[in-house]
Amino acid sequence: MAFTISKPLRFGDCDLTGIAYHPAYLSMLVDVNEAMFASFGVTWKELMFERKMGLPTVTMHIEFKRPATYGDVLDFAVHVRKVGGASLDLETIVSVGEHVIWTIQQRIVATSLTDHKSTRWPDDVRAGLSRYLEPTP
Ligand SMILES: CC(C)(COP(=O)(O)OP(=O)(O)OC[C@H]1O[C@@H](n2cnc3c(N)ncnc32)[C@H](O)[C@@H]1OP(=O)(O)O)[C@@H](O)C(=O)NCCC(=O)NCCSC(=O)c1cc(O)c2ccccc2c1O
Repeated sequence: MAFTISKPLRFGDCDLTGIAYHPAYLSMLVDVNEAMFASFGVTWKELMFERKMGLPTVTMHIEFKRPATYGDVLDFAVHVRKVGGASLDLETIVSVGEHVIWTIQQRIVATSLTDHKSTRWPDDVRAGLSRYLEPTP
């Protein structure tokens, strides 16, 4: 099962012609990633400020397939493809209605904010992520 959430494309997310501006997409993606963790009861605020963990992205592969415009509602479907020792592979498919607008394959790595090295996913986070685990078909 994918984690799903919808977000409207606002005026400030678009260029002067009303077409989505791609850095705004990445900013929305961060909000979506944060919401996915919150959905299983682990907030980024807790991870960062109490457990002293970072969640940097190390790789991204993005494809933009169709333009989206001001006022469109973007439907995000986040598929957890793999939970490694410290890595997390996500594939997110973003649609407007029946049309796929953009897709991203992303790797996040859990790190310690003490030494900025990788650290294993805690068991509760691993269990939460596994709710959305769908290995690549
Ligand atoms: C992230 C690093 C510290 C990893 O280096 P390290 O040497 O500690 O990693 P390991 O060799 O132990 O590997 C662990 C694990 O990760 C996989 N991996 C590591 N690097 C890569 C890579 N380049 N490509 C693919 N995979 C990689 C490796 O295969 C292992 O997988 P396992 O499955 O075996 O676990 C170091 O690479 C680093 O510091 N990179 C820079 C990251 C960065 O600057 N990103 C961009 C901006 S930061 C950012 O986006 C961000 C940071 C935060 O702290 C956030 C915190 C909270 C929310 C959001 C944040 C955020 O968006």
